[in-house]
Amino acid sequence: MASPTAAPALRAEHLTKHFGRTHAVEDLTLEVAAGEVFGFLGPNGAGKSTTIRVLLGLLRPTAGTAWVFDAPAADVERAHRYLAHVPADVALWPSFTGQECLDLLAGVGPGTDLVYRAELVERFGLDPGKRARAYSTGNRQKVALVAAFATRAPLLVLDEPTSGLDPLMEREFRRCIAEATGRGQTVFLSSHQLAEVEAVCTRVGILRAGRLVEVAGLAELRRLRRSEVAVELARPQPALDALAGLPGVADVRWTSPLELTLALTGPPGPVLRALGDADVVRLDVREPSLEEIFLDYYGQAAA
Ligand SMILES: Nc1ncnc2c1ncn2[C@@H]1O[C@H](COP(=O)(O)OP(=O)(O)OP(=O)(O)O)[C@@H](O)[C@H]1O
Repeated sequence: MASPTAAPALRAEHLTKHFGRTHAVEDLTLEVAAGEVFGFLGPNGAGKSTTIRVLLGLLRPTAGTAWVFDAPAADVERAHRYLAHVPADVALWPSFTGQECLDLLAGVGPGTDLVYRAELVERFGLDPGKRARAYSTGNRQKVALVAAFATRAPLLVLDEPTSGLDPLMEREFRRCIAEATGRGQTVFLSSHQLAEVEAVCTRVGILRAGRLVEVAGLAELRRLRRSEVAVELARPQPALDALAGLPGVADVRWTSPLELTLALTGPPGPVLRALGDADVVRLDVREPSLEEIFLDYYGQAAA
């Protein structure tokens, strides 16, 4: 679905939410462009759900403002015409069947593609005749996901939507994200599953103690972080000890007389020039995974 206005799908300016002395969200400024899949990451208690609840108009910010396309987030009636939402803890009406829940959710949302919804019920292996009280956590999550993906809402806000899904369903979820972006929908995804974020998101924002500490594309994040370089030589090269003095190089380690590893930040030119004269038989450069990038941020938090 094309975006309804030229405005970004989500915009927060100096968004702040305090609960008494707890500063859950502090001065958060962020824009998510229409058509993006944006990953919203952070450790437990970082403020992700609070931010989402403010964006959904479920909480009033202490300060700052937020918009969903051209609608102020606080104008719930307008903002919710643009979005579908999957909460972290899906609560359904216990005496309704899955089908009845789906129909009810379709009635309050911005319009549903019923043919696609029936396809998703199949793909997620959902038994729509069962009463919601008998659903497992994962199955409740599937009902909410099917309801959200089947809408043509230009913005999907998903708060840890796959925490209860098994790997097969996780794969289905990733297909649904691809299909949603294919239709031009924007996705705002809060998740602890870093492999999932790595697979589906174009940009990520990292939240720590209520503050946005980084917003970047995945490629950009990797460039900022250290790559691991492994070198295998045909014969010993003691001169390569000098690698340790090159810009961006750290942790030079000989793992055997013919093998060394090092960590590299920034352009590889100086290292490549130094290796040019050595008899290199193998060179591996491994970019950090999102998980490693993350652990770096968490590590700093603990320091
Ligand atoms: N209604 C509330 N009253 C008081 N404190 C709250 C309330 N809701 C959240 N908090 C606090 O605000 C902070 C941020 O919580 P939030 O649930 O937004 O984090 P989160 O990043 O979503 O965490 P998680 O990954 O564990 O879901 C926490 O310190 C939490 O205890």
